[in-house]
Order: sequence, then C-alpha cells, then structure tokens
Amino acid sequence: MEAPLLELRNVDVSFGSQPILRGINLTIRSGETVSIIGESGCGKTVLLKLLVGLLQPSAGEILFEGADLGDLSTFKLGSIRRRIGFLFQGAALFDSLTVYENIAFGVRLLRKFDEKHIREIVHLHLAEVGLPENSVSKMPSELSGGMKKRVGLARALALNPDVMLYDEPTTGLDPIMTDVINDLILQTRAKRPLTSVVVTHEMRTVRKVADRVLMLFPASRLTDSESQVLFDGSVAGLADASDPRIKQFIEGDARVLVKT
Ligand SMILES: Nc1ncnc2c1ncn2[C@@H]1O[C@H](COP(=O)(O)OP(=O)(O)OP(=O)(O)O)[C@@H](O)[C@H]1O
Repeated sequence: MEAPLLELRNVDVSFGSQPILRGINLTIRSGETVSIIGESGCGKTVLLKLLVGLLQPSAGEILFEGADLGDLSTFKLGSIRRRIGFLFQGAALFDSLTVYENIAFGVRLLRKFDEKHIREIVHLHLAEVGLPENSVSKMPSELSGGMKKRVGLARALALNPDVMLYDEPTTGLDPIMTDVINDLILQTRAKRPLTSVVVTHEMRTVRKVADRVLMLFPASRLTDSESQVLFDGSVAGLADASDPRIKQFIEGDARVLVKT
C-alpha cells in the first residue's frame, strides 16, 4: 500500500518542562483536507510547524512520503519544503514589498524564470484568489485582513505546492470574508491535486472545507492514560461525539477553557 503523504509517529514536543504534544500518531493521505481544531494553546500551530520541518519533535518521527524528516540532508529537506505552501496566521507578508513583489518573491528565489513568466504567474494567482489587477502595486499596509490572506495564499500557490498548510485562515475576518476564504480553500483544491491541513478554531471553516477533523486537547490537562487526540473522523461524526469536551468545543466558544 502507498505510504501516507504525511505521518506523525509517537510525536512529543516539549518546551522546557512544558509538554505541548504527547504521543501524537497521525497519517494524512494524498488529496485529503484535514482540519485540526482544539482550544487555544493545545499545540495546533506547533503541529503545523512540525509538518513543514520548522520545528523538530522532542521524540518520535515525522515522515513525508515515508521519509523521516529527521534523517534527511539539508538539501532533501529543502526540496520537500518547496512542495509545501504555508499560509501563516496574519499572512506574514513582507511589509516593505508591493503585492506583486510579495507574490513574486518565492518564485524569483526558487525558479529560474524570466520576468515575463513571473508576471504571468503573479497575475494568474492574483486572479485565482479574486484580487483585481490594480492591487499589484499596493503595499500590505493598504490591504484589509482578508486581502492580506488572499495575497498570502496567492504567494503560496505561485510555487505550485503539493501540500497547503493553513494556520487560522479565517480568524479575525468577518463572516462574509470568512466565506470568501473558505470558498478559496475549496476552489484551490478543486483546481489541482492538493493535500491540505487547516488549523482553525472556527467551526464554520471546518464544516465547509474539511474531509476529516482532528481535535487536540491540551497535553497539560490530560491524565497519563488519555490520548491527546480527542477525535479523528468526519465532520458529521464530530456532531455525534459524546465526549463533553468535544461537545463544548463545537457548540460553544472554541477559546473558552473546558473544565474537566
Ligand atoms: N518556540 C516556542 N517556544 C516556547 N513555547 C512555545 C513555542 N511555540 C509554541 N509554544 C507554546 O506552545 C503552546 C502551543 O502553542 P500553539 O501556537 O501551537 O497553540 P495553538 O493551539 O495553535 O493556539 P492558538 O489557537 O492560540 O493559535 C503555547 O503554550 C505556546 O506558548
């Protein structure tokens, strides 16, 4: 059987004496859109950073197409990273560069294309995320939060990734812009073979985009025998889950601490 595209085996992450991830086992198959949910601080962003090699686990293995990231040369790790697009929380645009230069940045760095080809790529992806042509000359400070996210997405897609990692893509956006970004995540996947991991605490986003949901619980509040993954299944299955911590998360404010 084909190896999963991404796999975490018995992964622990601690910062100092603080355990953040504990014994995480997870497989993500090619083409899936997996949403990772859980209250603030439970380690969702840490998990995303592990997948792209921005963080190393304290124990366990992270595999990409069966290859352990911890065993790879810098060169091989670099070639895997280039296949992974990341839409950071807050979009993380370069403030001193125009929208055009932000989208072109990675393409210039990683591909030997002439300027005409780069211009085509920038305009193609600007159109894909629904931004008008004249936004190319704008500076990030002139953009709304939703526009920034769209530029961040265009910048990631311009590198033609096989995997897209989204960190809170709709947090802080109004409901209309949330739906625009949710639709873009769906369209992005419909246009190309893409595996996506979407970290969010917005159930609206989960319901719209996820094939599968994974819910984490803070490691610091688990008993020794409990799994940190409270739920791994379909969005529909989430609604039927009996664990009160899951119910509270999906019914209430995701950021409110659940008392156990
Ligand atoms: N580099 C780091 N050094 C020390 N602690 C860190 C580091 N990165 C994350 N943490 C801590 O790990 C915990 C989990 O952080 P993480 O950002 O993954 O949470 P999250 O589930 O994504 O939360 P949120 O929904 O608020 O973004 C937090 O307590 C955070 O302070």
